[in-house]
Amino acid sequence: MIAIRGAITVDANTREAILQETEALLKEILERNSLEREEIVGINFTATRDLTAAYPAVAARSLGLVDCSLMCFQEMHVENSLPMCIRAMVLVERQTGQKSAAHVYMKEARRLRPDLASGEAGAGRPLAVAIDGPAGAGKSTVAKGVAKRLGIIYVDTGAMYRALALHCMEQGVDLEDGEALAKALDRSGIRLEHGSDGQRVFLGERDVTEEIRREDVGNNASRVSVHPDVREKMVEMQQRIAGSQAVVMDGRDIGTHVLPDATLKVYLTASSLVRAQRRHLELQAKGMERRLDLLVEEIEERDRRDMEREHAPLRQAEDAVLLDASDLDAEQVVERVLSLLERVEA
Ligand SMILES: O=C(O)C(=O)C[C@]1(C(=O)O)C=C[C@@H](O)C=C1
Repeated sequence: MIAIRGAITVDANTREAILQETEALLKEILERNSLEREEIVGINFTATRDLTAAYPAVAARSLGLVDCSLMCFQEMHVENSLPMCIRAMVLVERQTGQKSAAHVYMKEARRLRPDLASGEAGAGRPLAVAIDGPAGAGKSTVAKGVAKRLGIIYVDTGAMYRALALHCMEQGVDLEDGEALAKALDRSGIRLEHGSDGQRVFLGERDVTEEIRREDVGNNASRVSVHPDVREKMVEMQQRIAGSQAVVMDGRDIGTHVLPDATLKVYLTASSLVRAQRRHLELQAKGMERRLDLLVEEIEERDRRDMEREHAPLRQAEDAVLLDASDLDAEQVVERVLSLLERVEA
């Protein structure tokens, strides 16, 4: 269970103002913590004694929060305290630890907890698990598994590049023109949404989750991702996503570059032989036969390229935990990551 705090001020003691501001506060709490309505067990509201025109609980119900317990109280009156203020404490059935709560203070209520507003000492910073490592170590399977168990979003950075590639292909943007690609990214409306059936990828209002898996889109995604202008913008987007909600993110430079303040950083690796064997099996399943020793060579060559490239080189962050998955299956790795997280949160 975690408890998420929030507060907002109201301009007038009217029903309309109280309901409107309460709704704004709750929406922000839901969004910043990527809350599903079913996760909310209860909400306690307080209002300062000058607010008498409506119960804030009414606003919660109008947002569809009908199954949780709601209760409104009067905030104790303290001389010279902030007037016209509504406070909320949202109780959430989640095992992510209290540090993962993103508390929300809006309008004049930001003054109540300046420590949270400025993000000092990690207070209120959403939980972030960064998983880096070489190709074929099982990062995305593990990242998905961890996100599912924690009930938070998996930021598939690869899917974001694929969505950009699809957008540019459809808009006829030159895939070699970094500047044009970066501009296209600004207009693309790429969004990741965390639904009950896993993560969905959107271009504006259009769900492109399946389409971006096309092979031509995948090939073009690696073309667009080499441009530094594009990478820079993408990293900013990824940082914004992680700044407002709890995430698991995987890649090559998440712990070193994208989320240097992540709650937990894991460097997931496996021997080149084990990674080659996995690739061998994957190819066999597609009816393709490749020599194992050549696959080992290819993987080692790719590691070298990833580590030596100028942009986003693969490197273990100093504060990352090294996890060698050579003798573990995906489920065991997920368990290890969850127990590492419990330890950093304790
Ligand atoms: O967080 C707030 O809303 C505050 O006003 C701060 C504070 C506190 O000092 O911790 C004070 C009164 C509230 O009842 C809850 C918390």
